[in-house]
Amino acid sequence: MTALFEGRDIKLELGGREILKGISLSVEKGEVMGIIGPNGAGKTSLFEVLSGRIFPKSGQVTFKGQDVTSLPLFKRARLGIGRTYQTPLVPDELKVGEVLKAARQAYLPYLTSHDAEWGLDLVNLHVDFDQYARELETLNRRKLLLACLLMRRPPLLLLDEPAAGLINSEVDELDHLMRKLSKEMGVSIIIVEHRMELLEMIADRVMVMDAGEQIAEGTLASVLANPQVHAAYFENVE
Ligand SMILES: Nc1ncnc2c1ncn2[C@@H]1O[C@H](COP(=O)(O)OP(=O)(O)OP(=O)(O)O)[C@@H](O)[C@H]1O
Repeated sequence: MTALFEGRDIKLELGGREILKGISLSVEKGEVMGIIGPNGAGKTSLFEVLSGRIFPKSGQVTFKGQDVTSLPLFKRARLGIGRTYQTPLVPDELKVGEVLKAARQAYLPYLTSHDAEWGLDLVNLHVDFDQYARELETLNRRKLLLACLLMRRPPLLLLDEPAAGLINSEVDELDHLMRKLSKEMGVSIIIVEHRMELLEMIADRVMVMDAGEQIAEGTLASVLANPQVHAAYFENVE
């Protein structure tokens, strides 16, 4: 079976340093893959390459069998690769309704307000459209940005630390949403996340990175029991 999304032997250099040293990964439809690793392991850099914000020195990225390695972020987004960032930045001067409208009209085909309502219902966000987006709490800002992505029904989501800055009850809500997206709607998810309790609930597989390398892959329990993984975390604790 061909994977929905695949990265093969990705190598990246930044500022003369090898940041990614040959990373390979793939996800099937509806699968959730977690990526963990100590600070500086290269997780975000990998997302930059997978989403098309930066291009690798070598390696290949394919989506639905198409080579997308040289496509920039906006073209990959249009193909259905949605990405979120560690910090949920929303446009400062726009109200919630204006953010949704901008997302609906970001590119053709323009979506209807029903699509936006559908996205908001999915993420369970019910706020005043006349409120400035910057005034929303962290979870609601994340939800708004997710709704903007989800209204386009992307088959793949790349989520960079979606639980950062959330309290436990909010993480539970995120867990519920991720499971609905993957298991009921067949959305594939690659998620970088430090909150193990979230990965434990949602990740089918976890890949561990350390210093630009892939050091383990398997269930969360199996990788956490791996001495090399333990050493990577332990050696990085200050
Ligand atoms: N533009 C850049 N130029 C040079 N080095 C960079 C650049 N961006 C990131 N790096 C380096 O690449 C390495 C990997 O960083 P990256 O942010 O991808 O790690 P990470 O695993 O996401 O870390 P964290 O968990 O702290 O977010 C780090 O050593 C970082 O200093």
